[in-house]
Amino acid sequence: MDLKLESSLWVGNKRYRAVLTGWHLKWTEVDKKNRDKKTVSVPVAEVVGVEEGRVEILPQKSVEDTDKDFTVFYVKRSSGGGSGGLLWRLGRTQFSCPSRVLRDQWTKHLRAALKTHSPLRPHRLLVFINPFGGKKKGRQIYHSLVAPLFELAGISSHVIVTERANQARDHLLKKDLTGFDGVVCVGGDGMFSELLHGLVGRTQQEAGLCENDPAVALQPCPLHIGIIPAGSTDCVCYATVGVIDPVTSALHIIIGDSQPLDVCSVHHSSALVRYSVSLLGYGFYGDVLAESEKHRWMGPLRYDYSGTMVYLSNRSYSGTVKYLPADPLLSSPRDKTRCLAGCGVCSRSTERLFPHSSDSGSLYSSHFSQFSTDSEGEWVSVEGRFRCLSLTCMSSSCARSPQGLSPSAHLADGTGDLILVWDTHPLSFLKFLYRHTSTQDQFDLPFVEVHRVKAVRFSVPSGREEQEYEEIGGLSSETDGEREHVDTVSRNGSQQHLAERATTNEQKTATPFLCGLCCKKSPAVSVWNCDGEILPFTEILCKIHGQLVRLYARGIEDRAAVHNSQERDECRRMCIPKSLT
Ligand SMILES: Nc1ncnc2c1ncn2[C@@H]1O[C@H](COP(=O)(O)OP(=O)(O)OP(=O)(O)O)[C@@H](O)[C@H]1O
Ligand SMILES: CCCCCCCCCCCCC/C=C/[C@@H](O)[C@H](CO)NC(=O)CCCCC
Ligand SMILES: [Ca+2]
Repeated sequence: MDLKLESSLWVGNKRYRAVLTGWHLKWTEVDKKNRDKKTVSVPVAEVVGVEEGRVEILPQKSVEDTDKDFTVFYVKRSSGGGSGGLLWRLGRTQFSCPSRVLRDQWTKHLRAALKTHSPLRPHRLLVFINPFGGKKKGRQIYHSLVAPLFELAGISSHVIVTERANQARDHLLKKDLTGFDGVVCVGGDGMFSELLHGLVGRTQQEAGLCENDPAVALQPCPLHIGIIPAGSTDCVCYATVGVIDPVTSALHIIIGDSQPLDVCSVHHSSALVRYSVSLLGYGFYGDVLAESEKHRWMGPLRYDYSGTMVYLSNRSYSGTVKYLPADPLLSSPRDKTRCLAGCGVCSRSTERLFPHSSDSGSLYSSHFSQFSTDSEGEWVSVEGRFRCLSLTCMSSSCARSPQGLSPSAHLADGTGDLILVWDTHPLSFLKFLYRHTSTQDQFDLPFVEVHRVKAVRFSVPSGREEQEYEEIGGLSSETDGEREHVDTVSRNGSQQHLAERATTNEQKTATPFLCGLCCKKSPAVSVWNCDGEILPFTEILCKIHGQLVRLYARGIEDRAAVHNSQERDECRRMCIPKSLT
């Protein structure tokens, strides 16, 4: 079918010239003197649905079944959305045709264009709702904001409201998933993590691959993951969409957007422990999580309370970090760029990670040659006392930290950013933490290092791993952070790093910080925070798997680059009840 269609249509009492080309639906008002006015242009890929008659879906679906009218629903960008990405809303325009024949031609052509230009649009979704995540509004959010949109887009969904932790993960590992195009969670990072573990595990089982071996190239998951944010931090949603907004996320799912995501596998003693995408954190972030688990009843506020308590407890930990640097010619965590929708670094990584993707026989085989635990020659090793260590596969931006842990990290480049924060004076550490909340460079501090890496190993001084992690509330009993740089490869500027660190060492005094809080001996080891879960091991090996999963998202849209030419009059904002915002 030739998808091009052009005719004169009415919107309200105004006449428009409407054109459907392969990629866009455009309509331009024609005034009495036949001069063209402003054009509204909607990419076909962003059309949500086409209905016969005059249709509204909110607050309730109503259809006026007239035989010369049709209604188009589409994505409309709104200026809200804070400092991150753009909010998406449902736009709606009702067109009137001179005849029923022309109306049927328009609806038929539009539906055919949708099929051609949006191959990844889901038809059937498996949805898991965590009724207890975040502010406990998951069910409400899904039924009032998301389900009507899925219905409009002709998506059928099988909804499971979870009754226990890990139900979603276990379902994905064991149950029949035939017929589903994607899996959606309504919840926070913990729910996303359940879907991640279920889908990655299932895919490897079916491919006969061993997840325990860090040298194995894991098989990317065939099903897409959608996230309807309803948690406390919602970091994965924020960092891949740019806003925490259920309607925006639902629209990304409906139009079948596709964003690959790097995943880090965490191993201990030759066994897989967990997967991580947003934060693998030891020291401060591990302690905050351990403390916050005791205050779950506080809801999202538990992190602020625990963050303050842990900060005041003024801890640092010894350890050895080894890392396998990524190719510095490809990108750098300090290059001041941002991974935005259509990111060139990530697109080029797709070609590097899957060079023969059109040749199904050799698909993904390149992964096997990428990593070897024996290639110790390339590893860099550092040891000393740290305030915190973090490894993140993406920026990990969230409402608390709009730029994230590593503002220039990439979602899908096959690398992670390793952030080493050496022991320092409490006020210097506060400065580092505070910079996460602003646009100031948190890496431009003498006690902070950031490296783009492919793998990381962490170990503690012998004899310490077995020591139990005690309750928070004490000062470090050890004094200054004696640390040593034992790089096994020479790096530019390492001399300068050493000098800077020496100064930092002197700056740090053994003077107790806020003596009132030194009620207990500080533990010798911290715990690992793995995307909000405490790991049961201290000594770990981590490997980044490039683009292992795909999300219904497109990365953060650059406000400046998106010119929204859609007309305002006919576009209606979805009405969101205040109680859900
Ligand atoms: N029905 C349930 N009962 C108890 N726990 C559940 C249930 N369903 C899911 N969970 C668990 O609850 C944990 C937290 O949920 P979720 O991630 O949705 O919210 P959150 O912790 O408030 O948000 P965030 O992870 O963004 O901080 C998840 O790790 C998940 O395994
Ligand atoms: C003086 C102001 C100091 C403010 C410091 C702000 C620093 C914020 C950095 C936030 C980084 C979030 C990384 C994402 C972590 C998630 O996978 C995880 C699960 O949801 N959340 C936490 O562990 C919750 C962790 C919360 C840590 C505070
Ligand atoms: Ca990455």
